[in-house]
Amino acid sequence: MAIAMLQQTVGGTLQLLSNSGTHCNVGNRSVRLLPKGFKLEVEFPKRAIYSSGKRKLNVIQASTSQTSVVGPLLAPSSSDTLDSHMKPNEVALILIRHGESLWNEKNLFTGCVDVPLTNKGVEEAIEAGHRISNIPVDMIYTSSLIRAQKTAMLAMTQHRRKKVPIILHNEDERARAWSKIYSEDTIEQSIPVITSWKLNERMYGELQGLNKQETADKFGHEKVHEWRRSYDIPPPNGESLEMCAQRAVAYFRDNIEPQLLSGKNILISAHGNSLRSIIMYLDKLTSQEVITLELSTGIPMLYIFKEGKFIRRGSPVAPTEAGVYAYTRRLAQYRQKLDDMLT
Ligand SMILES: O=C(O)[C@H](O)COP(=O)(O)O
Repeated sequence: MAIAMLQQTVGGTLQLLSNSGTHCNVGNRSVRLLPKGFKLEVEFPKRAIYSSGKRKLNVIQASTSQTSVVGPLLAPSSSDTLDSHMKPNEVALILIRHGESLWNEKNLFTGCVDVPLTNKGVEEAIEAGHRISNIPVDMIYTSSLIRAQKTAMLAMTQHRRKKVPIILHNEDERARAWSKIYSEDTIEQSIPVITSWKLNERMYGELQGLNKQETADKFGHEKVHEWRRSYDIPPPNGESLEMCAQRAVAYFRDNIEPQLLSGKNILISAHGNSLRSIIMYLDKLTSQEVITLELSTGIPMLYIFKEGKFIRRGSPVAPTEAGVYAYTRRLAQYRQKLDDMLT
């Protein structure tokens, strides 16, 4: 385990210079370092705990100097964590494929073309929100495409906790400075939304914009099925599912899994293939098994992350579905707290 040197503190950013090795302890977290010479910037809350001169950090996000440091992520307020001093040993992970888009409706290959939702897609996103309205959400991750971002925002309008999802802008220092929130109370009532192109739909290359049926008529049903559902055969000048997984699953492991480990409940609103690749990782599917995996638009899927394992819990049917809360004690207690707070 490398010992990272505390290089300097600049405002709210602690800069660590990795001297060697691949990991270092920062606070109570093991932070993966990158090759020597990369500068790690670790954002920490103003309320960082100081003891005996050592800076004990509640590491909430680490990144290299090559990627922009995500803005100060918001720790869930104590009212959201049943015991804010103890990290829960189980948290919720919700996955949602975006609601129907205008090109889904036209049966066109969409990929990374930034197409909006249809009215049906809006309704699907709102219905998804009903289904997850009593499940804790502390952070939201989504792609850089509007259909996934809007699905997340619409779903959260139905959440009983009524926290406000806020898209973090950290493209550069100005974006961070100009989107800063200056009220602790308001921060407590917010949910950070982190966007990344790495969660985008697979890039469909020269099929983007083509009609799926016409493409099958032209190239043959078998060939199009191979492009759409094989694991390692890309469409012309596009991404295979394997190539999509290399970015989406890496992003999940490097950015989202550490947040789950730190006790955050996470919602991911993304796309058919970026989510298929993540589910392949969560459920340990083979490249053969993932071929048959299909995701409907706007249907939330619930996982419980417990002791480093992902336990698939199906799709919550409705906020009144008692079954969802029987899955774990903490979910049941969170639901009870909501009932007490909001009745
Ligand atoms: O990008 C698209 O066309 C769809 O969102 C997913 O398409 P697929 O189901 O054909 O992979």
